[in-house]
Formats: sequence, C-alpha cells, structure tokens
Amino acid sequence: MAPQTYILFSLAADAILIAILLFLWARQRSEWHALLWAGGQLALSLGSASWVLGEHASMHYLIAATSLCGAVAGFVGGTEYFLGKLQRRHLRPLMLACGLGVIGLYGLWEGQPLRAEWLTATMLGVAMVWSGLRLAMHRNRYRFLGMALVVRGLYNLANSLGWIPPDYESWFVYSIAIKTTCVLCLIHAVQEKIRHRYVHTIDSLSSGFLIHDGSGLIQVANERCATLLGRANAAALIGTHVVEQRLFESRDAAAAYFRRFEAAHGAYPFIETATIALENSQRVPLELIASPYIESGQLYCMVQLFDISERQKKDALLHRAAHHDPVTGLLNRHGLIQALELLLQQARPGDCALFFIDLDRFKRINDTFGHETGDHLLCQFAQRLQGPLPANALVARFGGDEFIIVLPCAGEAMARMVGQRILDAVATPFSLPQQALSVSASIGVACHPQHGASADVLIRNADIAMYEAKKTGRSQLRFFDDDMTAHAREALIIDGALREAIARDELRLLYQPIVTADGGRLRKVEALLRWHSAQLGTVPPDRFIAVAEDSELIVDLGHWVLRQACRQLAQWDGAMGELVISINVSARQLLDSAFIDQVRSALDEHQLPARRLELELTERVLLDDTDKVQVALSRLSALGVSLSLDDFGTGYSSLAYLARFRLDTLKIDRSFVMQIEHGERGHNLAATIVSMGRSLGMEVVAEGVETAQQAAILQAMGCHYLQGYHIARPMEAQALALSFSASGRW
Ligand SMILES: Nc1nc2c(ncn2[C@@H]2O[C@H](COP(=O)(O)O[C@H]3[C@@H](O)[C@H](n4cnc5c(=O)[nH]c(N)nc54)O[C@@H]3COP(=O)(O)O)[C@@H](O)[C@H]2O)c(=O)[nH]1
Repeated sequence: MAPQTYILFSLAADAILIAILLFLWARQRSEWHALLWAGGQLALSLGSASWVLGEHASMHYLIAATSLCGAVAGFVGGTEYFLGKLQRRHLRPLMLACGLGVIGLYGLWEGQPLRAEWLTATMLGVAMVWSGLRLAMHRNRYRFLGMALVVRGLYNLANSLGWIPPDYESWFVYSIAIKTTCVLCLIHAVQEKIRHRYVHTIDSLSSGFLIHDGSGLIQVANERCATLLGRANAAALIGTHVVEQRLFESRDAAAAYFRRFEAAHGAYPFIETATIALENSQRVPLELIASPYIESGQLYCMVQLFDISERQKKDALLHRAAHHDPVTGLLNRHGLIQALELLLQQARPGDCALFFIDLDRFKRINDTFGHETGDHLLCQFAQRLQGPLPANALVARFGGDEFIIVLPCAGEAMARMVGQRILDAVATPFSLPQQALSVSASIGVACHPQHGASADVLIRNADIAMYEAKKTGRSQLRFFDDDMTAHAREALIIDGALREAIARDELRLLYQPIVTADGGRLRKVEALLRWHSAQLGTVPPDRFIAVAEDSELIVDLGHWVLRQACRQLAQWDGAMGELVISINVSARQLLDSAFIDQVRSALDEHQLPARRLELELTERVLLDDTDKVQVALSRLSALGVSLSLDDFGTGYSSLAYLARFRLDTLKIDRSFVMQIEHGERGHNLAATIVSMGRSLGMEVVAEGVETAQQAAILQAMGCHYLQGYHIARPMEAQALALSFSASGRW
C-alpha cells in the first residue's frame, strides 16, 4: 500500500477520535476535558502528518513545536481537568504557556531536525503514559482508555529510542491499530459513563423505579424498587414478570392494564395503587405512576413506585379529624351524613330509625359549671347513649348538645324500645369532676322510609319531632308525624310575617281588668297582645307568641308591648286612678341585656313610677337560667317594678321558685280556678295556694274567673284579686275607659 493510503487511514482514525471527543464536549459543555483531549489529538495528528510529509525545514520545526506543545497541553490538561485538578480559570495560562512553548521549541530546534523529532516523540510518549496511568487509576470505566493511552505513549517512547524499525508500513499499521483501540476504548468509556450516570440517576431517586416491556418483563429497576418489593437487590428483579413481583394479581390483569396504554391516547401517566404483601407478611401500600413509551417499535413502560404508608396514615388521621368530633370521639355532622347516605344508597336499605337527641338545658350547665364540665358531661352522655345500642348503629354528635343515632334494620317498635332505653340510661345522675348532675334528653324519631327517603329529610323530621318532645315537657320520646311538618311549616310562615308586623302596624294591645275580690275595684289591667296580619288574618297569640319565643323576635315584640302599655297607662292617668299595668315577659326578653334599660326608659318616657308596672313571668321563665334570672329579677325589684308569677301550679317545681325568687304577686292558673266548684279536692287545692301565697306575703290573683260562684269562693278563700271573663274580657283601651265607672268600681 502506498504511504499516502496509510496516512489517510491514520488521519481517518485520528478524525474519528477527535469527532467523538468533540461530540462529547458538544453534548455537554461542562466536559471541557473532551475538548482538551480533542485539541491534543488534533495537534498530534497535524504534527504526525507534517513529520511524514514535511519538506520545508522551517515549517516542519514550527509544526513539530506546535504539535508537541498542543498534544502535551491537550492530553495533560484534559486529564487534569477530568480529574478535577484543573479549573477553567487555569485554561488561559495553559494556552499562554503552550504558545510560549511553541516559540521556545521552534527557536531551540532550528537547524537540528533529529533532535526535534526525538524530543517530540519522547515528550508525547511521556505525556500519554502519564495521562493514561492517571486515567486508568482514577476511574474504572476509563481503565481501557487509560491503558490504550499508556500503550500509545510507550509506542511513542519506543519510537523515539529507535526500537521501532523505520519503515512506513509497520509504523502506520501499529499506529492505526493503537489509534483504533483508543477509539474503541473511548467509545466504551463514553458508554460506561452514560450507563453509570443513568444507573446513578435512577438509584438516587427516592422512589422505586422500573421499566418493563410490553409483555410485563422487567428490564430496568433501581435498588429502592427492590426494597419496596421485598427483594434482595435490583438485579433480582431484572427479567422477572411484574406479576411475579405482585404488582398485578394475574397476567390477565396485567395484560388488561397494558391494553389501557394503547387506548389512552397519550392521557398519561396512569396512577394506580397496589398493596404488596411481603414475604414477612407485612403489607406495603404503593402508588404506581406509569408512563408508556415506544422504543424501536416496542412498547415499554416506566413505572415509579412510592411507598404511601405514611401518606395513608396521615390521610386516615385527616379523615378521622374531618369526620369525628374531637370531644366525644363520635362521628360529627359531616361523618354522619356521609355514613347515612351510604347506608341509604344500599340496594335494599330497608327500615331504619333515626333518633335526634337533644340534651335539655345543656347551655345552663355550660354557663354555670364551665365548658370543661360541659365537655365531661358530653363524653359521659355519649358513652351512655352507646350502651343500649346494637353494634351496627351509627352514633354522632351533630352539634353542641345534639346527638344523632341511626339504627339500621329497626322498625317503629324496636325504635320505641331503644328510645326508652336511652331515656332510662340518661336518667341516672352523671358524676362530673365537681359534682353529680342530673340531666334529661328530648328525643325525636324519624323512620325510613315512611318519614323520609334521604338523609336530609330524615334528620329534619327527627329534629321536628325532637322539638315537639321538648315543647311537651322534655325528657320525652316523640315519633315524627306529618302534622308536625305542617306545624313547623306554619311556624315558618308565621315567623316570616311576624318580622314585618311592627313595621306594618299590625299589632295592638287589648287590656283585661284585674279587680279586687272584695268590692270589685279596678286595680290592675293585663296588657294582652293581638296581631292581625295582612297576609294571614288574625293569628291567636298563643300561636304567634310561641313562634316568636323560638327566636330573638320575642325581644322586639316584648319591647313594643312594654312601650305601648306604658304609653297607654300614661294616657289613662287621671281618668282611671292609679292603675297598675301588667305585661307578660318571656325568658329571652328577661335575659336580654337591654331589657332593664328598656323598662327604665319606658317608665321615664311617660313619667310613671316603677310601682305602676308589673311584669308577669311564667315558671318556664324562672326555669331557664336560674343565676341570670335571679340577677335580672333582683335588678328589676331594685328598680321598683313588681314581679308576678303567672300560671302558678302548671310548671315543674313551683314551691322551689317561691322560695328562691322574691316575687310580689302569685297568679293561680285558670285550671285550678275551674275546679273549685267541682268538689272538695279542687277547692282545697285552690285554697292551699291562696293561703300559701298570703303566708309568703304575696298578693294573690285568680285568673280565668268565669262565674259569680267562682268569684265568691275565691273571695271567701282570701284571694286579693280576680281576673276573668266573669269580670270582663280583654278589650280595647277606649272601651275599658268607658266601662270604668266613676266610682272606680267595675
Ligand atoms: N310574652 C307575652 N305573652 C303574651 C302577651 N300577650 C299575650 N300573651 C300570652 O299569650 C297567651 C294567650 O293569651 P290570650 O289569648 O290573650 O289569653 C289571655 C286571656 O284572654 C285569657 N283569659 C283571661 N280570662 C279568661 C277566662 O275567664 N277564661 C278563659 N278561657 N281565658 C281567659 O287568658 C290569657 C291570659 O293569660 P295569662 O297571661 O296567663 O294571664 C297567654 O299565655 C299570654 O300570657 C305578650 O304581650 N307577651
């Protein structure tokens, strides 16, 4: 072969080597060592070509000097750079030294060709051996490249020592063989580097990672993946099927899953969860995020695996917090509605009973003993509730003192039995840190499906029934019926219309005389509220007052009555003597913080002395919040208004109120008055009340007196005042003034 052909082969090998190095550098600009090695190789190639073909002596020395400096700088600098010993900032001084070296060597060799060739070959040999050894010793994956460089350097040294026969043919054959080896080693090194980077990257992932092919065989996996799947190492996974690793239950399930990739049309990744049963019987919940890709026409899938046990624990805690009440540990409103809806969605939900339970007067306990005691009571109450219940019952704290129980598969009979057991369980006093407390509960029951098909309706109807239970005396169990809804609906309508009543001037007061029992002198009048609604017509007071008492509305109505009654009393003054006006006061109104000021300013506005106003309170009012009521009554007494206990005998523990509160007047309820003519028992009862009132220093009024005989008996008993249809019905202010005789008698 002609020498030119050898030169061409040699240059081609050099060019490939340089191209690979430049490619490496171009792909990743931080790999400056590749650029330096490429520069060194280029200098060397140019030098070799010039040495073989060199004809002009001067040019030959210049090229030899450049090639020597370039090659030494390139190989040594590149290696140092690769090993991290050389920084980018050193490159400029290195180039400068290289340039100076070229000039120096050129001057040194001028006219000494043999010495120049010897020095070039020796220096290059030393630089290559040194670089090769550094590389081979530093990184395993550069071992072959390093060794090839050492061989190449040794060949150069052998050449400079004249051990290589000076014929082109063998020189080029060796040279090309060594360069080709270098190219192959470099390719190997690059491949190793890429593989190492890839393995390092996937191993450094905090998640498990695997790639499987379209048939489910695992091709790549990282160590984390092996740990998650309970295998010794990643190698143990390679070549196994995803089904063997329990990511899918069966090959069919896996195949169905792979088919989804084809159908998904790019809507990736797929997020699935799987629970892996490890050999130590531990179960690990995993989240799998899978993205398919096509490589060489084959489907592959990259899967990331995350251990979600911690996340699931946190989710469970959050779920618990969102669905349970922190005080009692029972389901909360949200949790109950979800569970109930689930129950009702079952194919055949069948009968079930929903109990709406409300603790009677819990607010009072909270205000008196504090919220901590209130919480203790709620916890104990919650435990007691669960006592009589079957295991499948849902128990929830629905609001402050409201509880709901759902009994699946329970008809009305069963519900009645369980409801009674709950009332019994609650009846025993609760032992709280400070003291034992007796409480009661009111229970409303709605049954599925007859009282509602949905959770909302059942709860609403049971609530209505509970409200009825409360109204009829607390500690009761009431089943929902349709009349209750009609009643509740009517209450809503009344409430809406009543809110406009004052502004529309639809209210007025009637006045019923209260006269002395002996002589029939008019002493007091009771103001009674009437409402004629433009929308509803005349609404009886016991209907609209009950509705108003359920909201703050009664406070506004009561204030209106107070001002109106005082205004009327002032208007009568002079014509009717020193009358006392009596008005009814509801619990909310009495406990309203503005009430006492309202009383004071109503009296002041009409210059009335406080003794001219009497406030009628029912036992219900006194029952509501004893301490606050006591404070309010003391302040009213201090103001000088008189206080009257209305409907006496119809409440709960009447005698206790007489002892506890300082009251001026006692009104015997109509129900006792009705009985005084019909037998000794009724007579004696009324007589006892009259004498008790008198002995406590109270004025006694009998209300509902309808006959002359009743009036006579009551007078004989020592009753101070009479009120009722026998004397007069409630009437307009003007009518009352007209009926009043000049003698002051009725
Ligand atoms: N908080 C407020 N409550 C009020 C006010 N105005 C009335 N009310 C209460 O509404 C209930 C019904 O009152 P009303 O229909 O006015 O009935 C009163 C009398 O008309 C009735 N009465 C009087 N004498 C007789 C009688 O001989 N027979 C008979 N069958 N009924 C009679 O009694 C009612 C007065 O009762 P009382 O208040 O207990 O003295 C009623 O509870 C009112 O209290 C208001 O402004 N605020």
